[in-house]
Order: sequence, then structure tokens, then C-alpha cells
Amino acid sequence: MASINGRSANEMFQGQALLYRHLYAFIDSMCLKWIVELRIPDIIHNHAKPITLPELVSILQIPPTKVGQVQSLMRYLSHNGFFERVRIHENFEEKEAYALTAASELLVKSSELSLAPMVECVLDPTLSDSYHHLKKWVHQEDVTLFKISLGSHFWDFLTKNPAYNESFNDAMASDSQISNLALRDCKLVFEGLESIVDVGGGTGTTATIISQAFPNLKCIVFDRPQVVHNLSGTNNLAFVGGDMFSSIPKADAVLLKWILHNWSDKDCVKILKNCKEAISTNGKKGKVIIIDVVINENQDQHEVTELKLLMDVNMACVNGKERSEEEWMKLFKEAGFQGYKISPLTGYLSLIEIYP
Ligand SMILES: C[S@@+](CC[C@H](N)C(=O)[O-])C[C@H]1O[C@@H](n2cnc3c(N)ncnc32)[C@H](O)[C@@H]1O
Repeated sequence: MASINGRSANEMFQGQALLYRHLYAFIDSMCLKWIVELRIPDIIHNHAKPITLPELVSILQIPPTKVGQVQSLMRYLSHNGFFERVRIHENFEEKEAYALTAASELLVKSSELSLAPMVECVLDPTLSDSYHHLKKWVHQEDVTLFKISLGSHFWDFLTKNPAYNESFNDAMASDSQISNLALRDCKLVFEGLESIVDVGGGTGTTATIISQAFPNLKCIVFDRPQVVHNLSGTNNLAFVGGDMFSSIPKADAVLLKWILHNWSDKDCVKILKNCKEAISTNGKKGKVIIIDVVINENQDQHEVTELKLLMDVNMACVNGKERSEEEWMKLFKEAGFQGYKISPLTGYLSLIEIYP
């Protein structure tokens, strides 16, 4: 048996397969973009039953010479769990048809729980092209990847590009809809609170759900002025513009969902100290509620850790990071908090309560 550098040919071929899998992984992303752009999940959803390839290409008005190519894309996506290939019986004939799976149901644009805006935002070349600059980025101190690719910090870029800003806010809101599925099971976390401020709360998707579930709870969505300036609240929901690095409106509790992973440890300590200021003067035992990733390689399944580490690389590009329990604990201590409690929330996000 041939060997190279002490490795068997078989081992080398496995290495090649792994390498090619990662080499072409960008096509996975682009296939997702393709189904969202063509609204294939919506087409299957509106069809109200599994759809055959001839039906699909007819609706999409695909030229006959491209039908085979559509079939290849659909076969690949089905193999990876985005569609289910089922057998149907029509006109005394058995045919193959595509049905939606949980993953592609989340891409139906007309649905309340749609992650299509997330796909559109992340796979817009604004973001995805930035990753061609990793080599340059890693050699420059303190600079984010976006500073190199977009010429400014990400939040400044959003301010100057209203169309992409809207796409980003829609993407965040779409993710919040999903997390809210789990938040509905966490009522105890909000029980007894009279007020809460959702720091970096975007356009208020999460706060709206909380304010509706707890009509006596006063909710404030606090975000950059450009994000909240046009938004109007309800009798228990208000929008306030400002900078969390300066000060945060006072409340019994602060919510930080998908915020701290955007920032370095130093910045997180600053934000957490401002949160502590916001809750501690209230005369009651306030708390900060963090919704973010907790890396736990020893306990999580491989796929969950893989996703968390991929998110970590994504956050590294804005000089932020995903954190393990030890890393979180260090931040809480440095910001002057006395205790914390971690509970699993969704497949990959946890809810952390920290107490002053
Ligand atoms: C990753 S998004 C998370 C949005 C929302 N919490 C969610 O989970 O959908 C981060 C949010 O932080 C806001 N943000 C960034 N810098 C901020 C600052 N200095 N003060 C207040 N909000 C800020 C952004 O505008 C954005 O809405």
C-alpha cells in the first residue's frame, strides 16, 4: 500500500474529501440564496402538497435546457435536508415530488417565522465578499474585517447605507421571531419585573413579544438613534435612541440579546458596567438577561459546536467572539456582578441571568 509522509493513501483520500467539502462549502450558501431568490419554499408552500420537478420548473418558467440543472440543485439540497423527496400518486402514476422540511419551512417568505431576510442579508455581497480580505485583516491591529472591506465600522456603514441597514434590521427581527418561540417558555425569567430595557433591541421584535405577554411590564427598546427614530410604541412599549457605551435607561432588568458577542472583552465590560448602573439604582434586586452562545465543546453535539465555532469566526471579524462559560464568568466578575445562572434556550443559544 502506497504511503505519503507516513500516511496511508486511504487517509490522504479522506483528507482530500474533507478539503474539497470545505473548498466548495460556499456553494452551500449560494444554493440557499438561490432558493430564497426564486422563492422555491413559497412555491411549494402555496402548492399545498409536494411538488414535482415539471410543476416546479413550469412555475419558475425555466427554459427546457436548464431543467436538468434545477434537478441537480434540488437533489443536492434534498440530500442535505432542505427538501424531502417523497413518492406521490397522480393519474395512476407514481412520481417523485419535493416537500418542505423544517429548514425550508423557515425560508417561506410569507410565513411569520421566516429566516429568508437573514439569508438575504448575510449572503448579500456587502457581507459575504468581505471574507476575501481575511489575510489583510489578520495582519492589522484592532481593525475589523468590515473596516477593511467596507471602509468603515459596520455600524457606521449601516448608518450610511439605509437599504442595507433595513435588510440588516429585518434579518435581526427574523431571528428574534425564532428565539421568541423559546422565550414564550421562559415566562419565569420576566415574572415580577415592572420594567425592562432591551439594549440593542433593534426594531423591537423581541420587546414587542415580551410586552404583549406581560401587559403590566414597561418595555423600552434602546438602540442607535438611526434604528429607532421612526418607530412608535404602545402603552407599555417605548423606543429610545442612544449609545449603550454612554448610558442605558434605568429599569428593573436589562435584556442583551445577541449583543455582547459583537464586542471585545473590554467593550463588554463597559456595556455590562452601564447595565449594572441602569438596574442597581432601582432599590430592588435587578438583573441582566443575556441571550447569546455559550460554547461547551464537551457537552454539545458536534454539529452544535461546529455552528457555535463558525459563529465565533464570524464574530471574530468584528473583533467580537462567542464565549465559553469560563469566559463569560470572567466578564461578569470584572463588571462587578455577584452571580449568574445559565439555561439552554434554543438549539444553540443560551439565556444567562446575571445578578448585581
Ligand atoms: C446583532 S444586532 C441584535 C439585535 C437584536 N437584539 C436581536 O437580537 O435581534 C445588534 C444591535 O445592537 C445595536 N447597537 C450597536 N451599537 C450600539 C450602541 N452603541 N448603542 C446601542 N445599540 C447599539 C445595533 O443597532 C443592532 O440593532
